[in-house]
Amino acid sequence: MIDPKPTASHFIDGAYAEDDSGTPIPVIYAATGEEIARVHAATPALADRAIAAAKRAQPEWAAMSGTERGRILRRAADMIRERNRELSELETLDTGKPLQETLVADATSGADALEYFGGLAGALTGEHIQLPGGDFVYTRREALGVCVGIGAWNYPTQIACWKAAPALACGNTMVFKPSETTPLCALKVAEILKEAGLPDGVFNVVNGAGEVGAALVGDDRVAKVSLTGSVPTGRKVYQAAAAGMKHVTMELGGKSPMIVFEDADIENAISGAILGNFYSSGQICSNGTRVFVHTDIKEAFLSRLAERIGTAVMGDPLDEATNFGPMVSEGQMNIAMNYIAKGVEEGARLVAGGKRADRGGWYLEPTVFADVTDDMTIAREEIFGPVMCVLDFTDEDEVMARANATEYGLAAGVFTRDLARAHRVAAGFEAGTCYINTYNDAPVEAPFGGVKASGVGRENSKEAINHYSEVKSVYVRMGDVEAPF
Ligand SMILES: NC(=O)C1=CN([C@@H]2O[C@H](COP(=O)(O)OP(=O)(O)OC[C@H]3O[C@@H](n4cnc5c(N)ncnc54)[C@H](O)[C@@H]3O)[C@@H](O)[C@H]2O)C=CC1
Repeated sequence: MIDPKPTASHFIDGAYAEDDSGTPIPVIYAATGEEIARVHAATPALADRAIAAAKRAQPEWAAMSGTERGRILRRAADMIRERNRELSELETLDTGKPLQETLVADATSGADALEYFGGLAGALTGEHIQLPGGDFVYTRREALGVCVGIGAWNYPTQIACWKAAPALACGNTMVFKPSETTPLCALKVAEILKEAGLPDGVFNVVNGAGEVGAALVGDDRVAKVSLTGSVPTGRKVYQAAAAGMKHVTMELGGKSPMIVFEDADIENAISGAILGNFYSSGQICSNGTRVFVHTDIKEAFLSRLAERIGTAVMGDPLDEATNFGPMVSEGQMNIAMNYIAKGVEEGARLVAGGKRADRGGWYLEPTVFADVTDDMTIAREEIFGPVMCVLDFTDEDEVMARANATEYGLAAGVFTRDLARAHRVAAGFEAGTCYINTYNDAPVEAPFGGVKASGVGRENSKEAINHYSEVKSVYVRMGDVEAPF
């Protein structure tokens, strides 16, 4: 079993770094409420050192060939896969998510990103554009410089890799700040990248809360900020980045719709609803938390859903038989419990769960509300916990209008056997990431991100390259230059 205590609180310029005058940050294991490790927030001097290291290392890193950069990223991907068990245990201790999940969805997803962008790094090229008279333009795809990555607490290993891999593949360097709730995993990513041959200063991790993030975002040496977090934090960070005219990627929250038509395969639709509401105890930004079910199949859907929820195995996250773990923190559990109370108060029908589990740690039962209406608080606000809202509908046009009537636009899903309807509905969704007859798959090859208040830019896929590089265009004249005088 891995010892969760990190060597030190930060990883700067190729080595662990510590200054215990920074504010202490206890790491609480969500399954028991016990403190399992402690780090200190970065002091301004440490944050400055991290940016200085990233700034110094960047030109040399960008000057390497893409193939050489990619080789290091791919080596790190292999090392992560070899150490998957140990990294998954750490992810479980950091977040409380069951080992059954972390073994397949966290370090492995990070390794996928490093492998994919490592493979792309050598293939990044500009264009040649022929013009009349033999003149031509060529473009160079150039790195942005120092990038800041800021993470949420639900996927600490994956978020660090999803941001670092495309950034580094393009020749940028990065200072990454994990969420203060889960400070451990990104340090391991930095350690492995170093062992894989990454030059010092190319990937740095500084821990701390919002003020450390704000200091990084406000620094003049930083060219780009990529945030995974809530919409209110996104607004603040976007605004601060705008002051310095910095590039941004914003991966924010959602209240995504999932529509189940009367011709859907009900068993698959229920699986999608379970994945989209209860995986990671509901703490996933793209969750389909507004499940619109056609009235013809509503009662069948609800009774089979309740039956399947009854087979969930809530328990010790380190026991691989457990498939439903605690919430990340007491605070997050209380937020979700307040929403459950609001749901009851506003007249929704509780059909499963609704209570804190009778055991230590921050466990909340998988909860389903039926007869939810669009105006209820639980149907409008992101809960970020294991709370599913089931809403009724009868007509496609009506349900599409209701599905899109939200400030969010991260994800959306549809279950139907009617092909034409499936594609029509996907085209009509105001969301960046859509699913047909499935929910929440996030392969590295596919763009991921939101529209409206859910975000700006895309992570993963070739799209991410455009968000971590800039195109320079170079005009070449082959003849004389004509001037008016
Ligand atoms: N779209 C996506 O890809 C994902 C979005 N999320 C969203 O994240 C939220 C949950 O995560 P939390 O950690 O509670 O979000 P949060 O918004 O509270 O914090 C996110 C990160 O921003 C940092 N931060 C806070 N204030 C800052 C400031 N003024 N300047 C710079 N950095 C600052 C925090 O320290 C943390 O590292 C949910 O709303 C969820 O929807 C979570 C996972 C994925």
